[in-house]
Amino acid sequence: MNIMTGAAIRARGLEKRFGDVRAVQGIDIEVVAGELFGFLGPNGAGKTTAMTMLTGLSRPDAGSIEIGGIDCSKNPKAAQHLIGVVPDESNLYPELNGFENLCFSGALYGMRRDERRRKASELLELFGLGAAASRKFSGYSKGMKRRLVIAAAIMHNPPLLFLDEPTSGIDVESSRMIRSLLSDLHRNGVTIFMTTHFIDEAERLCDRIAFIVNGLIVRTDTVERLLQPVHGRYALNVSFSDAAKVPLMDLERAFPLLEFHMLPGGELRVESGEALKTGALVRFLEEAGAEVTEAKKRVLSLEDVFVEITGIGAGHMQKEKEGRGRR
Ligand SMILES: Nc1ncnc2c1ncn2[C@@H]1O[C@H](COP(=O)(O)OP(=O)(O)OP(=O)(O)O)[C@@H](O)[C@H]1O
Repeated sequence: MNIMTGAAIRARGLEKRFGDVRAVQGIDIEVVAGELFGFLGPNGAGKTTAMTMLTGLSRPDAGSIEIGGIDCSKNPKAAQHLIGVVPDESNLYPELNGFENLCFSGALYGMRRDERRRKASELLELFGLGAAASRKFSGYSKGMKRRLVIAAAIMHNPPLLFLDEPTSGIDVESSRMIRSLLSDLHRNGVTIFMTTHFIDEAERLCDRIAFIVNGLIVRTDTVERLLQPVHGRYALNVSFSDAAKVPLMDLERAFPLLEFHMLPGGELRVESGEALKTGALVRFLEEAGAEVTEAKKRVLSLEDVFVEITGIGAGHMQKEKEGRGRR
């Protein structure tokens, strides 16, 4: 793979409107060469709009973009050569087979015939599609299609790869393979910019993350720094048959090292710097007359940070996406 140095992406004041909708409202993005950068936000936040501008597929209403130090408005062709793009919808030919599709993508980037044939065979094996090489793309499963689209995007060895929701709406095995391939590319020095709505995926894969909501970036930071406030903290969410019976003041007196918050839906949220002992707490609540229907314990994660920073429930984000996938 070709490697970049310095700033791989530098975007300043990017804006895009669709009629009255301000899809992207003046955002700055800086991705350092070699980073795996995540762009995380709910449905309609502006991720795809921002990505289409960064990849030269649409023109910003305002702002500037440099890819590998090249000003995209002055030299779009040179910038295009440095990038591979994986859109959320397939951009390959249904009537061509896997091998032909990859060779065609290579040809678009001016690769020599023998070179593109060699590279296509290599990538088909790497992406677990060797046996499907001569099958028409139209007959591939969703997961196989997504894998081939990614393979096509890296045929010309771009040092910078953009992916829009690479693991959304596909089978678990293909998602796992894609995550592992992205980690390998990252280890080999390829810069990666990916949009996702899977918070745990972003936490596992990315070096840095930008949270985007309503066309604005609300926070950009390393995963390490984002996780600092919740590092080593535990949470317990308790549901009741009647939340009005929760004796909040008595709880605070009896368990002074724990933090208690009543959530809007009537759930009690307990937080602690040490592993929580659920038994004693549930016994105390039941003895006080608050019948517990469910108690879920977990380590705090990036999901909690996301909810704290954006005010958007992670579950809400997931549901919107799943709903869309079924349409
Ligand atoms: N071509 C378009 N015409 C009109 N409105 C658009 C167009 N593309 C996007 N929008 C609007 O711009 C806003 C941002 O959309 P965008 O697709 O960029 O969000 P997103 O974060 O990528 O969401 P998703 O995860 O659903 O793809 C939304 O309100 C959307 O309806």
